[in-house]
Amino acid sequence: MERDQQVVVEVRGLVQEFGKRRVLDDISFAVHRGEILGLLGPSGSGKTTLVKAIAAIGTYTAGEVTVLGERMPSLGKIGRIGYMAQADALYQDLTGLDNLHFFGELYGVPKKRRTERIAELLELVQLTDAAKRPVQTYSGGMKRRLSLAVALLHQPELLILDEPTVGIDPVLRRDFWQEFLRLQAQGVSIIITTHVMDEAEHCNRLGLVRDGKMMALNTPEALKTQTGASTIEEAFLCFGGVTL
Ligand SMILES: Nc1ncnc2c1ncn2[C@@H]1O[C@H](COP(=O)(O)OP(=O)(O)OP(=O)(O)O)[C@@H](O)[C@H]1O
Repeated sequence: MERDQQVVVEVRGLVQEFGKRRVLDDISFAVHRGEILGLLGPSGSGKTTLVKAIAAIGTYTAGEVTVLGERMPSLGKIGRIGYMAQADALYQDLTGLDNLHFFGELYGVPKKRRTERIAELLELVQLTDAAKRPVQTYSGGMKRRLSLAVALLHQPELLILDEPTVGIDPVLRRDFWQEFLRLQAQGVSIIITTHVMDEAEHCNRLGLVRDGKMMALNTPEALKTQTGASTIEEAFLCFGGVTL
């Protein structure tokens, strides 16, 4: 399909070193329009460092990251990316509603549109009733839900989600995925890190990360066929991974 050929993210020879430690080691891949790319790997393998470099939150030592044709970090493109970090970046003293208005204003979403969009998103993440409570009274899962709403506020073309469903119950996780698939159908590209195997199966392609290297990158089906494995976890082990 022609639409799918449009490259939204291109990562070339990405290296990240912290002191003498190489945390990302020559990573290259592309993400296309309307594609969901999952990144799977054990704790400490470098997934967060990788997505931060793409979202222009983190720096990198060598290589290149291009988003929508511009080398990152690019201020012009940051507004077209929605980023949901692993640690929630929310104002604890403000209510959920005020957090959404604050970030919406920061992204430049006009007031009327912002108010409508916030109402839709509060419904989506099931926080309408808690919207007027300060965030410090929220549970971990509620904060994750609010963080997702913040990432979606400005209708980004690229969504980068770092373990978005941690602390989310299975029913809401299903709703989140319905939303991700709906966004994908609209042409949004999504990069998602996960430890959850049934989430990995929803991704168009999966990158298996270990020790800062991309061990394999392919569709879930192809990864299983290539290794003769019946599950993604087994396939990961075949590519030299350790238990996730
Ligand atoms: N700012 C930093 N300074 C030094 N080391 C860092 C820094 N950020 C990350 N690291 C190290 O880089 C490695 C990769 O970390 P990263 O958070 O990217 O892994 P991850 O795959 O996302 O792990 P998890 O699944 O637990 O979130 C880890 O060993 C971590 O300690």
